[in-house]
Amino acid sequence: MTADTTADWMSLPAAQQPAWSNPDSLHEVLSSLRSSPPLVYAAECDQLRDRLAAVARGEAFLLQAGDCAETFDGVSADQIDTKLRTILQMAAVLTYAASVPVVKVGRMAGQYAKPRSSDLETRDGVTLPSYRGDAVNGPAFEAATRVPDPHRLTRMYHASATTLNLVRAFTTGGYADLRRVHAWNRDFLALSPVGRRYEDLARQIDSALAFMRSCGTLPREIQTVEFYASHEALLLDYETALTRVDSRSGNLYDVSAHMVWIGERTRQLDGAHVEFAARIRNPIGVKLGPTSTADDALALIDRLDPDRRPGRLTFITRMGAEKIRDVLPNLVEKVTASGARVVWVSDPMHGNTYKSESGYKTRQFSSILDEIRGFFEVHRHLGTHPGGIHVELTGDDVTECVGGAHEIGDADLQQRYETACDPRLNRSQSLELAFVIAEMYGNSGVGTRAHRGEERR
Ligand SMILES: O=C[C@H](O)[C@H](O)COP(=O)(O)O
Ligand SMILES: C=C(OP(=O)(O)O)C(=O)O
Ligand SMILES: [Mn+2]
Repeated sequence: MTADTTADWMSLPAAQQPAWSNPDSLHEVLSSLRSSPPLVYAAECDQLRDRLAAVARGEAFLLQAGDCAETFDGVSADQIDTKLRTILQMAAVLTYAASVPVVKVGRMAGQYAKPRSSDLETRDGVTLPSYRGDAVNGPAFEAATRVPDPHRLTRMYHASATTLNLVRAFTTGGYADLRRVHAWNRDFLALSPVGRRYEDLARQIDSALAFMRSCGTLPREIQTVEFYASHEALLLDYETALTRVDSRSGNLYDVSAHMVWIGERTRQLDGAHVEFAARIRNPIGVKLGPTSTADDALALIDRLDPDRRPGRLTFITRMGAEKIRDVLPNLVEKVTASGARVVWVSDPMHGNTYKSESGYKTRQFSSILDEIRGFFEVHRHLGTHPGGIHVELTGDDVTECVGGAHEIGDADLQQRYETACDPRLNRSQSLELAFVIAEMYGNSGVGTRAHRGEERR
């Protein structure tokens, strides 16, 4: 940043910031990050904003997915590969079902910091600072590990760069060819207890691909994939160090990711996170929980999208299955009446978390589906566009959320409960979710304008 673009948001109150252990180290780390190369280009952020503008107009669907908390140990070819495959497999099903392009955005390559409900964690009478993501401290319940260490910000930068490098190679190097992705879906269905239920849909996709092949057309979009990176812009020290002036326009961009979002716990209108987001030009997401009011949403629009530019602002609603049908309609109505064109996305995870009898933080697959169903119902009723989903998942066969085709029960959670923070859908549950949503599209009335054959506005 230059002298005329000082990071004045840093003087505002900022929730959920770590108490860094050593100010000198922090200073050193941030100064090195300030001179490190960008992880993304401003022009790529603009391209994503254009793609999201299509979502806002009802002409595309957003799939935003990945870990609750990425970990430094998780930066391995295998884990990144299976997660990406899972997301692309979901996207293939959703593209066919929704009959519109699916914009693919990972909670990946930077999702290393977590807001917490409590600053402290107590186990067996011992109290330590809570784990706040690998960018801040370590998950092990040991006093030394839980001390916030600024050197972790450097590791976050390198872990993000390594992940993004692999993502770019995977998605543009021919490996993510749609025909191959569909073959993976075929393999999944062959092994899934609910595979038969989706046989028809898979056959229809087979036919569509065969038709394109026999026409001799092979669009570039079949062979390579546009994939974007996103994370919660939580640690303002890190995000600010990676905020740069774009030489083309003179505008500020956070070059740590294409898109960043503000969480439910940090979206205070007079806080530093909102001011920071207002100043950068990246596409911005904001989580809206069950206590959000229409006035909150309208005030956020005024601050973050004063020019009412489609694609700039995405509202990620996370109300909980029991509340979505009551809370969402008023928000959507008032926002629509204001003339703003935001992207509406459903996060069906964060409003449906509970502690199971066995003591694990978990989510019911059925509640996740129910929140998505409620989201679609509300938008169908209001004639607005259910723009996408935002989910926490992994490509591994973990046991963290209960339910799904393999009927994971409370007693199974201990088998492979590996998340660093929130319970994620495993590979099978993620793919099943995509097929269930596809089924919702098959049912009358649900979906995009293109899907319903309506004129575009
Ligand atoms: O995604 C993150 C969690 O929902 C958030 O960090 C809060 O989790 P906690 O209630 O366990 O602190
Ligand atoms: C912390 C998260 O969500 P929220 O801000 O909606 O609670 C998250 O997305 O991991
Ligand atoms: Mn989470």
